[in-house]
Amino acid sequence: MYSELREEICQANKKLKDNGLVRWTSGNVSYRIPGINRVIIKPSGVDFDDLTAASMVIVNLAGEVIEGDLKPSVDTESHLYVYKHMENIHSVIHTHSPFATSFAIRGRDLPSYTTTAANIFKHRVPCSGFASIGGEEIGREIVQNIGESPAILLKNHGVFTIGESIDKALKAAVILEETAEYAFYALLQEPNIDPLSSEIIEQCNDFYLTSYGQ
Ligand SMILES: O=C(CO)[C@@H](O)[C@H](O)COP(=O)(O)O
Repeated sequence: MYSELREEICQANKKLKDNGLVRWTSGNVSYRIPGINRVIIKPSGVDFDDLTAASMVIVNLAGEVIEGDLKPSVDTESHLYVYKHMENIHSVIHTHSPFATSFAIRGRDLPSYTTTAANIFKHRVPCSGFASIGGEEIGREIVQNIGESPAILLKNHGVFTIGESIDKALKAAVILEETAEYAFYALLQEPNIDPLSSEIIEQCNDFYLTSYGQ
């Protein structure tokens, strides 16, 4: 069942690698099917090049495998925690993108220094506390700390993004890495840079939400 959606989630997972956001088998994409409590997620520890629509795993919100021969991602319970606590969210993405993860290691929020960051993340990308892998602890950190940003840095680990659609969660993951790269180089040149003012951030975000794109 859901062969088209399985293909879509499979391709979204491959895009993590195509965009340089993950290496080896790190990271994952999931999607909650609208109207029913079923989530499609990457299988655990499978090379991105070997992922197929058929290898995607479908689970219910209790984490039971409904369809699929492989074990779901180790982060499944945390993805499910997000879906159970954020009704409008239909996609959760995890990456270890390098520049963003370097800020996650530092353990502090990443303020918005560029107009693009303000468009997507508003004031900052928050950083969570440390969370263990394998249960819902990461999910709890996401829900408690993500605020109005679609992305969060997970302390000493990597990145999670969320969205009403896969495209929105993916875009947040790609733009976060771009933002972190530029901030990294700017902070090397000058460690004391003021982030954008609240006024400019609000202007950028309003303009982006009302006028950008088709
Ligand atoms: O960092 C972690 C664990 O949270 C993951 O990104 C794994 O590296 C990928 O796990 P699978 O999704 O393949 O189980």
